[in-house]
Amino acid sequence: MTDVSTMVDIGKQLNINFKEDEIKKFLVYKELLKEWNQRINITSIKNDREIDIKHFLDSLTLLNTGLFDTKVKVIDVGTGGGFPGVPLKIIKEQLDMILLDSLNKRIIFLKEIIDKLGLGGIEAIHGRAEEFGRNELYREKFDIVVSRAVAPLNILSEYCLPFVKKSGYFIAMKGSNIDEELNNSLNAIKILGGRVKEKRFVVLPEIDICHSLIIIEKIKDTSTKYPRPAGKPKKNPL
Ligand SMILES: C[S@@+](CC[C@H](N)C(=O)[O-])C[C@H]1O[C@@H](n2cnc3c(N)ncnc32)[C@H](O)[C@@H]1O
Repeated sequence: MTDVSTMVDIGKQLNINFKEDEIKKFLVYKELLKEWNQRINITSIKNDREIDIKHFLDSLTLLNTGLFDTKVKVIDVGTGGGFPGVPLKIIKEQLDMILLDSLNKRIIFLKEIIDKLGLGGIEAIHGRAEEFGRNELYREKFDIVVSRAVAPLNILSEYCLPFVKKSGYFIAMKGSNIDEELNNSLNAIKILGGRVKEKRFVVLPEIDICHSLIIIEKIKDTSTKYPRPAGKPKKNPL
């Protein structure tokens, strides 16, 4: 299916004017996503318009933060089928992007996507956030960490904040009903060296889905106690 009107129309409302080659990349991505999804479980969203809106355009709502306009180093933790990392990379070629997921089948899919879309400066790696967050090649090496639909914010903060450099940002993509989850996470965020900078609401035009972006600034190094070993953050959240 090659109807690009959803991407173009809603894109404009989000201040994104897609170039022709970017639209082509999204079409190839969508076809491969649907094809692979018949063999391995990548996403429950299978309809073209929904993929456009709930995966591609939703990922791109991050662009309005203005934090992705320069050559920053980004890691997408629990990227799954590549969201939000791959759409960001399609539009912002200068980003230095790592896609991390604990399910190897999804990483194999993402390697194919990177290859077929001809993307450079992006790597898909297999592993758990708790392990990579302790690895000195990754720990406190990123300007920005992004994550969508992976875990409640207190657990997610332990997965993500150890990757962020001091003065960098962790952006959690969350639903609209976030107040209680955010309040329950403030202590974890503080322990891990973060401070909530902004809670921003984002409306996806036409379908009126409302999301929030929780932007957390890293103000102190994370104690070497964190992240705790794999499974611990989820079993015993901060
Ligand atoms: C519900 S999916 C969301 C995928 C994608 N971010 C999206 O929004 O469509 C959650 C993903 O996080 C990954 N994941 C969960 N816990 C993880 C961990 N501790 N480290 C790395 N990946 C993890 C899962 O394998 C899964 O692919």
